[in-house]
Amino acid sequence: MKEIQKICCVGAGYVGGPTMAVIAQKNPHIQITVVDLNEARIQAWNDEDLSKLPIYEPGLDVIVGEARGRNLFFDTNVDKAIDEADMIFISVNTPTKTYGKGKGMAADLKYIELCARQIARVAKTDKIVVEKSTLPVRTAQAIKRILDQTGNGVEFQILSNPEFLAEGTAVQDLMNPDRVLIGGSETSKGKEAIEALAAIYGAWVPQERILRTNVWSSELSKLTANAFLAQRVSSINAISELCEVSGADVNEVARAIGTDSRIGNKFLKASVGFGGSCFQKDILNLVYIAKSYGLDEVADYWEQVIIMNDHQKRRFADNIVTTLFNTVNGKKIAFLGWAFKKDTNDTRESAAIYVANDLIEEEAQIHVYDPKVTEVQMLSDLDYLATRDAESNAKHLTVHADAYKALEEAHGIAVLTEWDEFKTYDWQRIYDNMQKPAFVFDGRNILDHQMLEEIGFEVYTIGKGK
Ligand SMILES: NC(=O)C1=CN([C@@H]2O[C@H](COP(=O)(O)OP(=O)(O)OC[C@H]3O[C@@H](n4cnc5c(N)ncnc54)[C@H](O)[C@@H]3O)[C@@H](O)[C@H]2O)C=CC1
Ligand SMILES: O=C(O)[C@H]1O[C@H](OP(=O)(O)OP(=O)(O)OC[C@H]2O[C@@H](n3ccc(=O)[nH]c3=O)[C@H](O)[C@@H]2O)[C@H](O)[C@@H](O)[C@@H]1O
Repeated sequence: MKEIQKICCVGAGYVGGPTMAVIAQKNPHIQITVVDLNEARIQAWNDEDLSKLPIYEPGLDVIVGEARGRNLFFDTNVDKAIDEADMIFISVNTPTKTYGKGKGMAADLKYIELCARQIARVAKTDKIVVEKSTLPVRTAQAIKRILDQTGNGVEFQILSNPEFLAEGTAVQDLMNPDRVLIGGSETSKGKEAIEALAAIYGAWVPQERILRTNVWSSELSKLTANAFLAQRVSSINAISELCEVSGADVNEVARAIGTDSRIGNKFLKASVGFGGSCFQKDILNLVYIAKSYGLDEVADYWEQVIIMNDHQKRRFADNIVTTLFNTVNGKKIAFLGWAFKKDTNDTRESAAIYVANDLIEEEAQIHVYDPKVTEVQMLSDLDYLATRDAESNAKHLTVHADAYKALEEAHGIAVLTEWDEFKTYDWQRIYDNMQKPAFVFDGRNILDHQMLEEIGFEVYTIGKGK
């Protein structure tokens, strides 16, 4: 088996950056170049000040600091890195299509195709091409056709190696993965390619956790894993609404069912709704694939996970309006958190965006504090929804660098992200400086509700009736 000496990773995003940093740290003998068209992003990856890396992940700065310049490089010269590499990871974005056939459902594979065509054009020696991006089942076939039919006669092996890291815990997940999945062709060359990739992970992952499958199983397993995880969140969120009307407490229900080892206790935290770049996108993609095979019942089944999630976000905003005496017009609603989960600066599909949008429709003034998300990002998230023009969004959204300033004089506080620091605030001081009655809507169930009620707050919790 040929030993891999040089790797190129196309796409320096949330997956490409951290994944390659860990592979580089664990395989100092392999030279890894992460390339991207986005010059600003590459510049940030190369910033001497490690606090300026383009994505925030606990522990990532240390790993990048160790490997960068030794065997880890970030560059904009895509052709050169492809040309020199034995193995090329495709880690570009695969968003939901916003136009044409499959609009709003199918994965947009234009970046993948561009990448494949570029590899075909540049490659002068045999390459192993690894799908790291999350892709519809059977995409490898399309990639292979492009590579074989537009290439320079060199041989390509296509592997599927989906990534299961979660943001906020990316480094931990990469260091100690539950499993690494490698799908490849069952030919002898295919098996050789699988083993070449397995050897790279083998530098730190025990062999029994490296699963080998055929390409289609690997591609479909990634969509399925995200669908199952999201389904658990929607399931507990559906029960949370029932708890609110029936007097049950969703935390107690989650604990009671989670201790059943067949159910397990993870991903049972009721919330204002799941966000993130992938759950919705991947389920929509699964729904689209099922529909395109004529499997309407399968498609409807999975689509319900999204319908429930949209409902959960909407009813959180509705509850704020109803509780604040049926109007939030001109009122200050303070948001704690904007990121889709704690310990990340990523806001893609964050519930906060949708809740803010609904409240702005009701003419509320939204004041936000998030420890990692910038004002530019928040405004661009709202503008992306295209509900109103940018000027109106800016008029309704004020971003604060100091949480206490965001909360001052507020009519209501909504917790949208579960950042740990929110629990440590001086809630008496916050109460003293708020409008009365002082309402808290805890969309993450993280605050000490008893303490808040003793202070005088009126607390609304997901999954616990009044
Ligand atoms: N964000 C996450 O936590 C996870 C994401 N995934 C999947 O990984 C893939 C990548 O996701 P992210 O890293 O979050 O996306 P991202 O948007 O953060 O990064 C993708 C990068 O690819 C670059 N790019 C696009 N086309 C290019 C081209 N032709 N040449 C060079 N660079 C190009 C973009 O400029 C961008 O910087 C997606 O398929 C996603 O579903 C999988 C597991 C976890
Ligand atoms: O393909 C991907 O992009 C990744 O998607 C998720 O990771 P991520 O979206 O980063 O974060 P999660 O921890 O899964 O959280 C997703 C959303 O669900 C919410 N959530 C999660 C768990 C829970 O119990 N309740 C809940 O509301 C989170 O707050 C967040 O908004 C998966 O967990 C990863 O395995 C996968 O690789």
